[in-house]
Amino acid sequence: MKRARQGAHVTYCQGAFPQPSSLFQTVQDEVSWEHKEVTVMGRRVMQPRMVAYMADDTSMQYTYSHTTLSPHAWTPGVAAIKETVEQIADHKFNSCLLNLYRTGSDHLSWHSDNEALYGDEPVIGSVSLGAARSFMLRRNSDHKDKRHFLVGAGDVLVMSGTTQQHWMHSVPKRARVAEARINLTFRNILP
Ligand SMILES: O=C(O)CCC(=O)C(=O)O
Ligand SMILES: [Fe+2]
Repeated sequence: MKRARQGAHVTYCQGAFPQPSSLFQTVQDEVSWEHKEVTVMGRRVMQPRMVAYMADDTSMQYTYSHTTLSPHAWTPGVAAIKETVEQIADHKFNSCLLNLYRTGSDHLSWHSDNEALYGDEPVIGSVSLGAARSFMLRRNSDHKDKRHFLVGAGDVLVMSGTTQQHWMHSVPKRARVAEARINLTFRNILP
């Protein structure tokens, strides 16, 4: 039986993938990346990164910031990564949001993945490939309370428990980073 754990949990597994540069190449090449328009404070703007979405159920669209992503079937490389992340997280996933940060100017603003379709305490398994970038967490009730992870190629970060309820996360701009980074966040959509 699984031990019941209360609170917000982040597990950081460095170097979980031993061949991250070939995985980066595989995922970059096999995924159909999209550059989407989103609504930010009432304005339509281009998202500062490229995205893709995969899921077991390809009929289920994913909508956020008034943008709809149609799910693609699992590509071989992403399917293999999913199996490893499921073992690390001890959790099954049926969908994945992928982000391609082309350079350090691409970024992701503060948010939490608290959509109802993932349930109250989602387990989210996040894989980093390519350039190392900062992954920041900040407590909702005290924005000065922050955690920083330098997520590099082959690292896995698992967020669980009440992390999405009490914390936000972001990937800030890094002017000096010239290389691309790929992130895959595996999630489980509840039936
Ligand atoms: O790129 C990352 O490390 C985070 C991605 C993320 O938070 C998301 O897609 O919701
Ligand atoms: Fe997120």
